[in-house]
Amino acid sequence: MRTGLETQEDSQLEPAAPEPPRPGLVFVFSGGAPLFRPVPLTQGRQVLGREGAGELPLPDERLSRQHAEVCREGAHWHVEDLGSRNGTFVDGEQVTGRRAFTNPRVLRLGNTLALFRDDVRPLAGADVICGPDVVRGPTFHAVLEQVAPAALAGETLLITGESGTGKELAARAYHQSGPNARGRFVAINCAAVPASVAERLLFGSRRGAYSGAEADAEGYVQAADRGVLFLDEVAELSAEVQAKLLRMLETREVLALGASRAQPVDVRVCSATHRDLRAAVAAGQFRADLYHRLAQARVRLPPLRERLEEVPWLLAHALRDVPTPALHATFVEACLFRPWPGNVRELLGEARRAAREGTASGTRSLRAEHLDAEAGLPLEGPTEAAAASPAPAAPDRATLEATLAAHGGNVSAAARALGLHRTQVYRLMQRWGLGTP
Ligand SMILES: Nc1ncnc2c1ncn2[C@@H]1O[C@H](COP(=O)(O)OP(=O)(O)OP(=O)(O)O)[C@@H](O)[C@H]1O
Repeated sequence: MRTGLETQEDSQLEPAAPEPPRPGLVFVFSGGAPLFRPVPLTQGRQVLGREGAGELPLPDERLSRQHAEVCREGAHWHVEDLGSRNGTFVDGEQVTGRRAFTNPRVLRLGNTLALFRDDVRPLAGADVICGPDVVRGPTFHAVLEQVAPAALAGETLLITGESGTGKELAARAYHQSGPNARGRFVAINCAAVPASVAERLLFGSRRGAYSGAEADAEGYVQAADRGVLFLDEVAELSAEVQAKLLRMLETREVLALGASRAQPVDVRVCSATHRDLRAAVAAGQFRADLYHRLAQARVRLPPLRERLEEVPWLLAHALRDVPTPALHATFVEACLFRPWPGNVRELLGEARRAAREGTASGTRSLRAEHLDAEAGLPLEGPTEAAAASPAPAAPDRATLEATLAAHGGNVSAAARALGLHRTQVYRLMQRWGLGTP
């Protein structure tokens, strides 16, 4: 509340009103190659074509000079095809004339793709950097930017994220950027180590410590001395090993099985899990004191579906050393639509498979129909609701073509008529190469 005592200086100190979000598009693919170009809409609109998107030309000869116009009015996006030669598509559906959309995801113009974004300001100045082994998109880069200071400060690091998001790559970056970079990087998958032998594998053993122990054996911890110990799937450690690991972290000493004296070690520890480790602590499955020791710094690697701008770059990265047909926008677009529960690992594997098969069959351009119908989709069985009602039989190709034609190519309407979900229809269209120019 303002008071009569307010001075001019007081009002000058008032915080500036927050800048409103800037809706825009992020161009991610053009003319057969990945691209990263955030383009804010100017005064709410933008004409897109060969000559420009964000004041720079787009390298795609399938674009018309003035191809489409995109504008934002309130919560709605409006997309208008400006009489283009090769068509304008929103989420795989062709737009003729002008149409409004509530939550569109992907815009395809010719052989060019862009993602709709409510606010492109966070992407200003960001870029994608392709190293020999790693693609660093804006999100992955931001994560690595948090990893380096933690490593330098000598903090332990806990990396969380779904399987295949690049947690091991982040752990290797922790090793590379810390003071123990010259030492070894010793990775252990805690889920793969049987509980009965975990203790001796981790901490080593002395001759005679157990029947068959004929010589002293070094454990992973000793092997990582002056280096980094990476505990993958750390949530799976047994209670006994958790206790011993905690002791090692607190004393900086390791006591091998059967040894009477502990040895000093200089080990930096980085851990990873796809599980919610705090929830595991709350459920009494993981020691709280160990959690705090392991998680002095924490980073989360978002799933691939939350960093779609990296998808075209990862595809190009996967295909860079193999003979491969040219990448067509419809293939990349189909990848952008899928949730990829196996994240980067699954995407790279599927891209290589599609390229191999495409090359073997003499395909010149890798298109949506070359993506496996099941790739990138959840593996779970049907939900209870779906199981309760019998699923409608999949139509054959002729029926689908006829239904699409009867509904003027409108996928949603065709899906309703066939009693299917829109995504099922897209999948069938991709399988049979329907609806792609
Ligand atoms: N940004 C990236 N650039 C290039 N390759 C990547 C990238 N992220 C992940 N990969 C590749 O994907 C695969 C999975 O990555 P990684 O093993 O680091 O994931 P993870 O999260 O540790 O998986 P998991 O939890 O299943 O062990 C690896 O082959 C890795 O090289």
